[in-house]
Amino acid sequence: MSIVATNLNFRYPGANKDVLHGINLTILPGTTLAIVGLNGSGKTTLTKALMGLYEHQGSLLLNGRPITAYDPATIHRRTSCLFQDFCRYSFTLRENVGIGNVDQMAEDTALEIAMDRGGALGIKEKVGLEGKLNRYGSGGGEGEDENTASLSGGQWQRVALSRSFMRASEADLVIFDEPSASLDPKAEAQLFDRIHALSRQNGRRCTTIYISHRFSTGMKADQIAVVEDGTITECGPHAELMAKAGRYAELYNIQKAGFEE
Ligand SMILES: Nc1ncnc2c1ncn2[C@@H]1O[C@H](COP(=O)(O)OP(=O)(O)OP(=O)(O)O)[C@@H](O)[C@H]1O
Repeated sequence: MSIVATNLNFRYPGANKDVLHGINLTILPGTTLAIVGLNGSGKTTLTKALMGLYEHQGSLLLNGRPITAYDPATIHRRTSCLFQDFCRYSFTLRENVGIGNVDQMAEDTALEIAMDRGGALGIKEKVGLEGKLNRYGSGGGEGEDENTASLSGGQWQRVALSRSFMRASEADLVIFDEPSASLDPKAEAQLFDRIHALSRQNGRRCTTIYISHRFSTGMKADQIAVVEDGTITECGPHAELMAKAGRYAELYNIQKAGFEE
């Protein structure tokens, strides 16, 4: 899917100023875009605007057509997303993952492929596809029976990632908002290899957008957009942005220095 935003603005209802302003961005089909920036700069809002969740001002074209010309159900069907506040359902592992693509919920192979990509196969081995998950954590919760498995934050993230990968196999646009926040370093590296592979697999033209605070992962994206105070101040591949010695290079070097200390 191609995405072209021209002078895109967005304001949350009731707010007294635009949270996104003057957004100009071109994402080619089959490429990856990493979004970086400080807390509260507008990264999540930008990804939600790009997938048509918000009524914006300015032009937003998906595959050359205004997003408003599409039936929202069509965009929903062709998009897979994982946001930071993903749901933890007090359902079985099959249901928690399969809900990403209900048509394939009964297909064990499809579930296993998604769980392999999302890093949840170990959880499947422990609790089984029909094992019930406890959204209240180890303390249990009102109305919960005792035979439910309690997962750690990172394990829940793996379940949610697997849910996204269930859908990603058919999507033209895949969005991940801080997908590795609770993952250990090994799982994080594996995840980003899979995310980068999404756009390139089987000759598909799937477009992948992800938000990451980790510059070592974002640098592998085809383009990196730096969001500051609601607008994109720099955009391009890692080498180009480093050569520019601007804001991206500054943030990258701050993070790198933190590792070298
Ligand atoms: N539903 C909302 N209603 C009103 N304002 C909001 C809403 N969601 C976010 N905002 C505001 O919009 C601004 C951008 O928020 P957003 O979540 O897009 O930033 P972010 O860059 O993704 O932040 P973080 O890195 O902390 O996740 C913030 O000032 C935030 O307070």
